[in-house]
Amino acid sequence: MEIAIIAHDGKKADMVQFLNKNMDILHQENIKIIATGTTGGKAEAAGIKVKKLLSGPLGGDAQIAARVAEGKCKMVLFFKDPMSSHPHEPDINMLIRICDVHNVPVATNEATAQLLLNAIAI
Ligand SMILES: O=C(CO)COP(=O)(O)O
Repeated sequence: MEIAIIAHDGKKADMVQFLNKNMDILHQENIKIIATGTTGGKAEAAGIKVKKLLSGPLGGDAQIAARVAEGKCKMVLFFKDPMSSHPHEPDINMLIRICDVHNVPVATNEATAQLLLNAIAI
């Protein structure tokens, strides 16, 4: 199962903490992690094997949306920062819309991300 992780700059530290907390689930054999570029770098530094796509502002969110639309990515964990604005806001909204179009679970905050991961823990 391919899972995308994405975190805005203001939420990257929270994402790293979340990844560390959920290492057992994320290392399950059936799980593959993809990420936007900078988030992926942080995840790698935390010891997670991850396929890094472009950074968000350069099209990473759009790449993840494409994988959702193609049926490849089955879950999106997106730590959005509601307190800052982003030059690629249209891409962010597009990713969430594509998840809704294809009925793919998308968490936009940590509490929901935890519930989603708990649901796939073996
Ligand atoms: O901007 C992002 C999501 O919208 C995240 O991108 P990075 O992981 O490259 O910082």
